[in-house]
Amino acid sequence: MEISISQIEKILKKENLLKEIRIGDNWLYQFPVEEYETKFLDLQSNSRTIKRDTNTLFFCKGLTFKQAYLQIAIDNGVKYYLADREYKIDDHQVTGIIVTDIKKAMALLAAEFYQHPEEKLTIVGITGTKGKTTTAYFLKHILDRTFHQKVALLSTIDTTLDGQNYFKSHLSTPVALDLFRMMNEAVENGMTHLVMEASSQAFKQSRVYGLRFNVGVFLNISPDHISPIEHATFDDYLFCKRQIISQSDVMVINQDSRYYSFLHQIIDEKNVPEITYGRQLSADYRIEQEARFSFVSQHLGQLLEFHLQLDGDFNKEDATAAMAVSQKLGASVDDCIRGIEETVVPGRMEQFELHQNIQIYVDYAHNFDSLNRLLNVVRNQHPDHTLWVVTGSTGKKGLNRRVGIGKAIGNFADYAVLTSDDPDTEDPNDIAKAIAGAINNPKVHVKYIEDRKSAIQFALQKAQTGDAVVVSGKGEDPYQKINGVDVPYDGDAVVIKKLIKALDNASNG
Ligand SMILES: CC(=O)N[C@H]1[C@@H](OP(=O)(O)OP(=O)(O)OC[C@H]2O[C@@H](n3ccc(=O)[nH]c3=O)[C@H](O)[C@@H]2O)O[C@H](CO)[C@@H](O)[C@@H]1O[C@H](C)C(=O)N[C@@H](C)C(=O)N[C@H](CCC(=O)O)C(=O)O
Ligand SMILES: Nc1ncnc2c1ncn2[C@@H]1O[C@H](COP(=O)(O)OP(=O)(O)OP(=O)(O)O)[C@@H](O)[C@H]1O
Repeated sequence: MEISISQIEKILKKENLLKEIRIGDNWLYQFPVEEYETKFLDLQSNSRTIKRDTNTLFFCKGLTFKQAYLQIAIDNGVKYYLADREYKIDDHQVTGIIVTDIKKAMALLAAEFYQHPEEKLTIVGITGTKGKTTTAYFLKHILDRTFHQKVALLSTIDTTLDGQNYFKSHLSTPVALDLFRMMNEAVENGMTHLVMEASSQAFKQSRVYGLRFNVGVFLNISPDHISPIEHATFDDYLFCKRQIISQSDVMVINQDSRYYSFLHQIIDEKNVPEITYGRQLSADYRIEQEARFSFVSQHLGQLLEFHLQLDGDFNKEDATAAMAVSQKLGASVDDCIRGIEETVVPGRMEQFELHQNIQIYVDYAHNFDSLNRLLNVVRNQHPDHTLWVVTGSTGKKGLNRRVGIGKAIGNFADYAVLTSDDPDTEDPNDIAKAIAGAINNPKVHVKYIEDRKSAIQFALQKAQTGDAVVVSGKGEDPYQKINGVDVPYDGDAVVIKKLIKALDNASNG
């Protein structure tokens, strides 16, 4: 892979991103002609991963970027850097390409460098506050059947670029340099389709700038991701999410979502074909006849029965979104039925049983909407028994989640064991106090146990026959983020399996 200076100049000028080219104190608006054919064989934004003998274009990106990183890059042989700020560089052998928006420039240049892998893949982009990963998993299962296992996946949990081997993801949507590199790898591996989550940050940070989605999916929106490092306001959050509309050839959208009529106006104005789903009579894919593990979907007068392993009415919405996308891409009804039936998602609605009649639910719900819906489902299944919730909330981000989690607990739970969930630099006890303060139901018992494993153990030991224990918020995360470091943690499901074994052994004698 490579990109030449003339290609870079052309793209930046076309997009009106180029401010100036700086060599020492000299300002230029075009590169010296003799440099046009200079080619970069690597794009890097991390001074720690520069390959010394490879001609590299170095991106000085991000609020936390320091001039010292650029100096390290230069010491390692970098001769050209791209930035949206001025850096004082004495070395006249080093050229600065100064742009108005580095993140947009990164996305456009990465696409060119990797020879536009996005044009060689059919791409489904999924946005929504909740259900992105679940929908992506349903889609992967269905489309794998239709397109002979040639489906790459970029999800919050896992990434696969060859359709079979998975590795852990760092972000829901990778930064542009990684995203286009991964797409290229998927193409080289023979993949024909890519299912990817498109987080609000992906749009805000221009990680997907210029990318077209063959199908865009808008699942839902509820207040979340408001913090100094995410979105300053809900308005900004919605604005970022709705960018998916102008980047999609077709939109699949939940007609029951908040702001649907607003979003519909934009879809309409932009002339994007729309496919709706939901529980309303007018939805193109209508969910009806819902039972715990099955539902009927009505589409164009055809009634189809679906069975699924995932409990919860919200998962029926995600399955229906996946079916609507899959049919648009050519999947058969049979592929949809079988793909949905076989899908399980790590850390989402996983269920375990203790002493035969204490039901334990592990789920990733960690804001008001998702926890409220989850607890509603569990409460309905255990109307006369104690509902235990073991949960916490993240430090530094999603700050409004604390009040939302407290409200949801107040609506449905009997006993809350508040604990740690990625406290980062905050005191988990302070986070727990904020949650407890929002539980506006005096009948709810509240206990704080900082260590998550001990908190789960407490609930399992205290629960009685018929009770339900919901362990929520971390899903299968194998770490706790503490002071910026991911400290290894077994994961809720593993902790629970070990505790069940120990408690069963103890009760058997
Ligand atoms: C690492 C980090 O914390 N980055 C945050 C930061 O990004 P930024 O671009 O301004 O700065 P940066 O990423 O720190 O970049 C620093 C640069 O210095 C470079 N560096 C660093 C050290 C060094 O020695 N040498 C060096 O060159 C790094 O390689 C990097 O290129 O500031 C941004 C604006 O505030 C944040 O969005 C971004 O959050 C990170 C990426 C993050 O994890 N964000 C989360 C919230 C996120 O994106 N989550 C979504 C899911 C949530 C959703 O649904 O919206 C996701 O897609 O995963
Ligand atoms: N359609 C939905 N509506 C509301 N809640 C949902 C929906 N689908 C899933 N959930 C809940 O949200 C939790 C997270 O689901 P999932 O991981 O699929 O969402 P996500 O959008 O990828 O989340 P995140 O942005 O937090 O990574 C689930 O464990 C479940 O409790």
